[in-house]
Amino acid sequence: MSLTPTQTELLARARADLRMGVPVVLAGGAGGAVIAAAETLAQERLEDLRALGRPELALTARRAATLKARAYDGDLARIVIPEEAGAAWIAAAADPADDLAHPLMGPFIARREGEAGFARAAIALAKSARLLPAAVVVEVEAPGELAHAHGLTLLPLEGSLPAATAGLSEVVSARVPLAVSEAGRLHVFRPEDGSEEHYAVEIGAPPREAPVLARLHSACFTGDLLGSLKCDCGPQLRAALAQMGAEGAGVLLYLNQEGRGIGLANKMRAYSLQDQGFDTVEANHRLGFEDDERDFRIGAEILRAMGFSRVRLLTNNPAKVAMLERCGLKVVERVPLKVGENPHNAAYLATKAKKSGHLL
Ligand SMILES: Nc1nc2c(ncn2[C@@H]2O[C@H](COP(=O)(O)OP(=O)(O)OP(=O)(O)O)[C@@H](O)[C@H]2O)c(=O)[nH]1
Ligand SMILES: [Zn+2]
Repeated sequence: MSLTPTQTELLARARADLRMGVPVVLAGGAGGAVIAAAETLAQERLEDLRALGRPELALTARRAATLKARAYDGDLARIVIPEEAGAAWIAAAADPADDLAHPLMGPFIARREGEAGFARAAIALAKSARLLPAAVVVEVEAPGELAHAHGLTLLPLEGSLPAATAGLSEVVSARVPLAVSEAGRLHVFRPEDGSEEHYAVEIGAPPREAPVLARLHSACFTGDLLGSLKCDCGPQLRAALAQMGAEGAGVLLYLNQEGRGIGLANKMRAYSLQDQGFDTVEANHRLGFEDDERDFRIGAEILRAMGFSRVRLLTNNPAKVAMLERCGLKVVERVPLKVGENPHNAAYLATKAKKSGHLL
């Protein structure tokens, strides 16, 4: 045991820094880079970054496509920040909220030369901090000295960032009698990397050696708690629990991957874009995200930790079945979960069927 933080712990610190608008120093190869999230960057900090070198704006290829910028690095584009551009210019390039109101922003010049590794890591960090996937990146020669001089988090780049699924461990479980079954128990799982906790609701005492009726439910604050009519999450949550109650056994994982893994603030940005006429998939792309940013390995890991290896999975999403199988769990049956369609979410459900392969 060492007092020095591990890379996983430094990652958690870096995420918190970026959310507050504090830059983070990356070190790798012969040099390094100072990065800051586009969404939280203040004007004074941008000026400090300019004093260090030539800042560029890292955007995903998805966002670059909307801005008609070339993504020379494949999955991302490194945009030249004009000298006169301030923090507001950077925020507008990252955030599509005003794209339609100001369609003439740009042209955006993308860099072709140089290394994209720091930009790629910066975007991955911004995503894992549930911020817009855009970051300002300045290459520097002596990252260690710089981080020390300013008290910034120094993150060594080792392999891909952020680390593949952080180990989860169960913190506690307790009995919670539920309306659907008095034999309810809530388990809390905590990832090692300081990210959100996830929950498992166990109904009855499902035998570990038999296939268990299971649901991997992704958090939806608006649908689950507020009764939003824009999606079908609330009715799906309640129907899954009701079926487990009726059968006397089951396990519902409540995965805190709000908005298909982009976080509530970004999901609300997506909702605003949907009010401008874009569908659920197009809205994610305009924000710079993929259609689905969830990591379902977390669900597989929790099921395994609870002793389950075979499931009857409540879902309409074949990708979830495929992913669980890839993670070594046997899906013996897909149990459809068709509830909650209403006039507000009919188009949303149709888009999921057409573009994301959901079964109607
Ligand atoms: N980004 C984004 N997320 C959304 C939107 N509407 C709902 N969500 C989120 O989507 C997640 C639920 O995913 P769904 O695509 O409805 O369903 P699924 O989990 O893939 O499949 P099922 O197992 O059949 O429910 C929840 O995390 C919701 O918060 C939206 O318009 N944009
Ligand atoms: Zn929902």
